[in-house]
Amino acid sequence: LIPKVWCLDDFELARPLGKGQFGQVYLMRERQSRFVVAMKVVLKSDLLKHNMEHQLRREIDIQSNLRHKHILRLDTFFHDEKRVYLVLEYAPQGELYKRLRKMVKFPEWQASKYIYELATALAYLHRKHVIHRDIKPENLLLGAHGELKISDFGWSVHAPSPSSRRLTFCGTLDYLAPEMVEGRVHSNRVDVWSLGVLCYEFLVGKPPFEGLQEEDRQATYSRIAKVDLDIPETISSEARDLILKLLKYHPDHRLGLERVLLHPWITRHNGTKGSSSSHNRGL
Ligand SMILES: COc1ccc(/C=N/Nc2[nH]nc(C)c2C(=O)Nc2cccc(NC(C)=O)c2)cc1
Repeated sequence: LIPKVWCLDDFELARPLGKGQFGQVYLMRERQSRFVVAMKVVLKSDLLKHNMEHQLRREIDIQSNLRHKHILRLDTFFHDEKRVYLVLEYAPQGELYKRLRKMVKFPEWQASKYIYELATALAYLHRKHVIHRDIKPENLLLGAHGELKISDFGWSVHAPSPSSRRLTFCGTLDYLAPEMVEGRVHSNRVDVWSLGVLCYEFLVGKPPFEGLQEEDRQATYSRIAKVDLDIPETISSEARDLILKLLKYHPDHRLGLERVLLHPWITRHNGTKGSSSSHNRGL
């Protein structure tokens, strides 16, 4: 899609895909190239109502400059008097969240593959001084070959950013690092914490610090702050080892992403030569 001012008439509707947090998502086809895209449509009135226009601007700024196999591309955007339209990469296999709920939990090889793909994407983000801050199953999509794609950069920031200390996080607390829930200064290590939470959830079927009652934010908050973690015996010792090295209270004690990619539980399932192995694995 070469730079030009796009408008809705350049696209034709294929079918609705579903409802996102802030708007409807449609499968669209660009008329000239026949190129298939996912279009996220956000009402400006909704943005104003939730004071989210600055967050959408940041999402567009950050995501449109990223190019990585495991990060959903944002090709372009445009707006009319009522709506903002984001032209996004289409990931045919949809939300990982839905697949996790259906399968309850993933076999170790599958969880290891997703954590590997996530870690390579996060390493790329951190090299570009971007922190995602909202890594959770709802923000992960699956490409044509079942490969993971991080989407929804609504909470991402350029690090370091003291400014974002006062966050009104209305989403679930389950994936937030202690320094985030306690409103302290935070670094890109918050994404490493979330990786640990996801690794646990992929293998166990629920996040580690979930409050006993649904929506029991206080309980979740205190369990995160205490790193009150209970890893079931059914998990392999190598997976347990990695989870314990990611869910460390102190950000600097968490395993660096390069070390994650070299961890035995990761290399055992993902070939040892960096990302090239995923290209020539005949996917
Ligand atoms: C209802 O069954 C579905 C199966 C697969 C899809 C694929 N969606 N793929 C996407 N590529 N780029 C974007 C952005 C999306 C997207 O937002 N999808 C989406 C949005 C809201 C709900 C769902 N639901 C599911 C089940 O994935 C998908 C969407 C719906």
